[in-house]
Amino acid sequence: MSKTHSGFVAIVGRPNVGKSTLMNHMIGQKVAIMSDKPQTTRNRIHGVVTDEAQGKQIIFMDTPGIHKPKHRLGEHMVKIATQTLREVEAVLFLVDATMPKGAGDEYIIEILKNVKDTPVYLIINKIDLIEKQQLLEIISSYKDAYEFAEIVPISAKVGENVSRLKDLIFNLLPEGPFYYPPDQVTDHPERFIVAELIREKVLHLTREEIPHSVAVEVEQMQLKEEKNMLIIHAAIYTERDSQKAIIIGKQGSLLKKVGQLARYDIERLMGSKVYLELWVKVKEDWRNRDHLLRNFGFTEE
Ligand SMILES: Nc1nc2c(ncn2[C@@H]2O[C@H](COP(=O)(O)OP(=O)(O)OP(=O)(O)O)[C@@H](O)[C@H]2O)c(=O)[nH]1
Repeated sequence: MSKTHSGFVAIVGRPNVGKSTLMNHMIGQKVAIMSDKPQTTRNRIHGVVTDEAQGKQIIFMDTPGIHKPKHRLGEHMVKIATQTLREVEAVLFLVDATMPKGAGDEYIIEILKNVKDTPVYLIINKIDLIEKQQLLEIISSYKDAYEFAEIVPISAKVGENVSRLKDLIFNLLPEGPFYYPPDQVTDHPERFIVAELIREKVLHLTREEIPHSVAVEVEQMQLKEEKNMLIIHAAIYTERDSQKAIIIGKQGSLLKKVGQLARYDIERLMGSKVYLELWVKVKEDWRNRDHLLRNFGFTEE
């Protein structure tokens, strides 16, 4: 049998540039969580892309949106991101073609300068939204800022150039084993994915009213095999009573909607019926408390 090739690849970029969309397009299944709000992807989610015929496997690290640390959660995210970049075969630095290079991008470029031996690909995303002339302008604004291995314009949403990018990464991979079975797309605990799906619904349905500080903890997840029914109890944590009231909604209407939408997604993901109970709880200022961060799985023990 011919030898297999494999390796880890990190995706970095400002919040909302389309990291999750790109990863999901490559994997072909909803794994990372997409939202219009920044910073929904807090933990490192491994997405696995395998081409058995070619004997290639990429393991994607979906790093959180790097940004200047303002509080403990921010510092933690930056630490995870920097660690990740040192461990990988390549870094995909995603930027948004519709936005001029900003302080956030320059901050990431500064971080990338500390990761010398890893090739960095500049991926200009959302080209479906711009004219060719704008693309040339955005390329010239980046090309001298860093020695990129290559600059690749794509549209993660419509899939333009995504397979070219995939081939480019395949060709970088060193010889190595398949770390995951070919049909596996993520090694993340199911509880985490379920919690993120619920969080995504809360963010979508509340729009600007609820900050991304909302957290979800799955307290219980149990399969009743005789009914092929998954019983899930989850708590939604907010920082204030006023936020709790918004999430519950008039006579519980918003929370009910969150539950319905989340249940639909979880059922598709797990392939079983789901019974979902949701609570909303208030934990003041949880973002600055270490032990709470650990509880929510944001730091390594
Ligand atoms: N038109 C267009 N929209 C895109 C494209 N890629 C992503 N988007 C949209 O941009 C928004 C943000 O995309 P995400 O994939 O959630 O961004 P992200 O970088 O993972 O965001 P964080 O998890 O917050 O860091 C979503 O509304 C996507 O639908 C693209 O190629 N074209």
